[in-house]
Amino acid sequence: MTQPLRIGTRGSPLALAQAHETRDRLIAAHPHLAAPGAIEIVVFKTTGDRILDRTLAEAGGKGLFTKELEDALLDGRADLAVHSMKDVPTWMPDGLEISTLLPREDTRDAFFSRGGHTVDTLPAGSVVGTAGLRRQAQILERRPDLRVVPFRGNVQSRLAKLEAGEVDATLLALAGLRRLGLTDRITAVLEHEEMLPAVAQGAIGIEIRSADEATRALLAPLNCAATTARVTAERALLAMLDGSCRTPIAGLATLDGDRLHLKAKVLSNDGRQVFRAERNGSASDAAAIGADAGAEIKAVLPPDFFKS
Ligand SMILES: NCc1[nH]cc(CCC(=O)O)c1CC(=O)O
Repeated sequence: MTQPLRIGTRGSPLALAQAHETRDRLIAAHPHLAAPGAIEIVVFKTTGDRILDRTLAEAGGKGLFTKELEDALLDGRADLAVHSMKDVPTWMPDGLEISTLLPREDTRDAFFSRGGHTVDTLPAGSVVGTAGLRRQAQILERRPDLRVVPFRGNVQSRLAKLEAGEVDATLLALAGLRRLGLTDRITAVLEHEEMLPAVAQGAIGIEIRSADEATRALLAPLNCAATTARVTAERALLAMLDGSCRTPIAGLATLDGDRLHLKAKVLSNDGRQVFRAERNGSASDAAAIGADAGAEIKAVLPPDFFKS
């Protein structure tokens, strides 16, 4: 008996769906991995799963959803870790790397409201629950008269809170809803002009030990080159802006053949200040395009903007 290939994941329904997608794609590429016991899915609880009563920024920022999985990779309790790339900090720990990006899902955000209201028709003073500053800032940019409150928990529990009347509306990534088969309750899908997504939204990344050539080789056929170019540009943007959960940053790269287009946006938490940049270039220059757009915005941000 050879050792099973161990897939490390969080235990939320979305994380498990992403781990199963990874397993299915591994089996499709390597049919021998369909044998019983060839792949094991191992669940780890992360700090982000434990802290449900505060916003992510208050809870302390980076690595909340990744640290425990990375520890498991480093000490050999898992061979690969499956992440929502949106939750992966810009800088990886020594000895680990994202080797693989699966084909990206829809990058838009979905809007949910009681009573079928859209962002534009919500009555003044309505309460919008959202976990992230990016959505808060962009909602307030468009509707400064709404009230935004912190809202945590997994997808199912957030929808239950909306139904129970804790908030009048909320937003969730369409990608996660698609993966969970929960799209039927969406009130409206927001286009990018209205709500620019988080960097890497909708992308699943697989992290391995850099020295683990066997796992790297198994994963190689699963990598999506287009997703890699897009996420590379967006994460380079984030790295240049020193992005953390404390700063509302949005960024989206799209591809037209080999041409990459990047839209970037940084906002104040209240949505009153908005800074944008756009860049075009060759997909092979993805990292430089992202860094360049980030530098343009950084150059015009007021001093201490990130600390405000
Ligand atoms: N921060 C939690 C998180 N991380 C990834 C997703 C959704 C799936 C994705 O964007 O890939 C979500 C939930 C949400 O924002 O609705």
